[in-house]
Amino acid sequence: MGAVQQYKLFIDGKWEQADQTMEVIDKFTLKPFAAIAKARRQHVTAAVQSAHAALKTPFSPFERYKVLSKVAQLLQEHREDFANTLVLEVGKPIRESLGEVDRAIQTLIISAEEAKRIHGEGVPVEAAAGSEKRIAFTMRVPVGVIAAITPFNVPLNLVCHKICPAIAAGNSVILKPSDLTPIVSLKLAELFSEAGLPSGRLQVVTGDGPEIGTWLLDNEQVRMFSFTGSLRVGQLIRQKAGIRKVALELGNNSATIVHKDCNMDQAVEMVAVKSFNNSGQVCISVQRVFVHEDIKAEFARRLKERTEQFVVGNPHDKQTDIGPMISLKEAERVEGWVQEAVDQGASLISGGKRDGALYYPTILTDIKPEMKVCRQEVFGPVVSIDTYQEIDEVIHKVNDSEYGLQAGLFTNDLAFAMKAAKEIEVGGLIINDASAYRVDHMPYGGVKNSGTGKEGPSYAIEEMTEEKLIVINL
Ligand SMILES: NC(=O)C1=CN([C@@H]2O[C@H](COP(=O)(O)OP(=O)(O)OC[C@H]3O[C@@H](n4cnc5c(N)ncnc54)[C@H](O)[C@@H]3O)[C@@H](O)[C@H]2O)C=CC1
Ligand SMILES: O=C(O)[C@H](O)CS(=O)(=O)O
Repeated sequence: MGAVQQYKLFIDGKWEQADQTMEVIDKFTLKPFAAIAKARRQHVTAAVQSAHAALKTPFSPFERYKVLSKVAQLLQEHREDFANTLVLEVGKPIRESLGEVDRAIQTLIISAEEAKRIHGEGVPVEAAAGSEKRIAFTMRVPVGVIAAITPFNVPLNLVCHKICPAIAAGNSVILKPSDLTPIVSLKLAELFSEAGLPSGRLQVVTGDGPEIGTWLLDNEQVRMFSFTGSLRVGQLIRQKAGIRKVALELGNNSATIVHKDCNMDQAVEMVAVKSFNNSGQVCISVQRVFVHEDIKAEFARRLKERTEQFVVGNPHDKQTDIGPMISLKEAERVEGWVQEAVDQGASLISGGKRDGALYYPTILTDIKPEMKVCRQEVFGPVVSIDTYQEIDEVIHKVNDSEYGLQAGLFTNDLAFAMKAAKEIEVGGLIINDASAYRVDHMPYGGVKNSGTGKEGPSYAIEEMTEEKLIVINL
């Protein structure tokens, strides 16, 4: 086994050790490959103070643009190293890991560009009687200190979706990455430092999630929480943040409809790939497929055939499509949910097999909506197939969920597509693709228990700035 590399906290532009550490596990070998510092309350307090103090030093939009552009260039130069780190800490196959690095570069570039476009608007106050001699306009000003709390599954690009718009908008950020996958965040902080980001504009505090979360929530100098993760933690942050700003990207049990008039080749390919990539640990991953009764048998047969072509195994191997889940415990949880569904009458038509933390891509039919694999978020490589006859019926089935992030619909019927656009309760409906479509400049965020607020740099900048009105009495 290679040496276990030690990582420190990044506070006020410097690397700081803590008296305790936590191991980071290689998700394929299940052996430690790195250790991170476990922050204490005083580290978090120092990080917030440094972030707050940094706001007093001017940092112009053009300077922010230059720093973010430089980090994009540095990340391009370190592309392989970052991808290999993702393979180790997430267990994400190398091809997909390279794809995540490429998307993170885009998120940096888009945020850099957006830094130059932040603007207010004219407000025609002179149109009101008695205000004829006044003019007014708005400005967008930074919120201040933002806490960014991120999940394990896409630890580079989802971190970029928080810290890049925050910096572009002139804020200071305290990043608390997932303790399961913190290393790319620490490496990214090195790149920001090399690119000349002023001290205090970015801090990375690693350690215990609930502890650091509590210390950040207790500190009133933190003016906004931007969180991606589970509904449980999102609700807790919402409750404790009080009147401070909160943006929440939470879970989903994403639906995709396959209508009888669709392009079957396209539907099979997209559903197969987008149910199982990153071992289904993507919150827009296809989980519930609704197939028109007339084509169900053919769709299920072809989805099974395509799914069984995926190579499951070592994420370092270029041939691998599906690597391990984030932990043995999570793979065992998914195994238990599938077994419970089968015990309750579901039919297993593919997969259902576990080998350590590897869980094979699994397809269930004959499901009931109350089964955990349908009702709750699986966050694993499991898809269930249900059927429908009528359009109203399937819209009702899709909406029968506490979540509403994104959904997919395969159809060539424009009237159905437009009805679905109006009636399906989601933040995004993807027509002629599965639910798991995201490019990094689009607005991304959910309704219902999938959260509040939008990501995508220009949308996140809206969330991360306040609109201030200026009125001049001439
Ligand atoms: N809507 C979206 O864009 C996405 C949503 N997710 C959701 O995230 C979940 C999986 O990710 P996990 O990392 O397991 O989620 P999680 O909610 O367990 O953890 C997310 C982050 O919150 C931290 N945390 C844990 N307890 C905390 C507390 N009491 N206070 C403050 N922070 C705390 C964790 O350390 C981690 O950094 C799934 O439910 C998934 O749907 C994941 C990716 C994207
Ligand atoms: O929701 C997620 O898990 C991610 O945002 C999806 S993506 O950005 O990796 O496409």
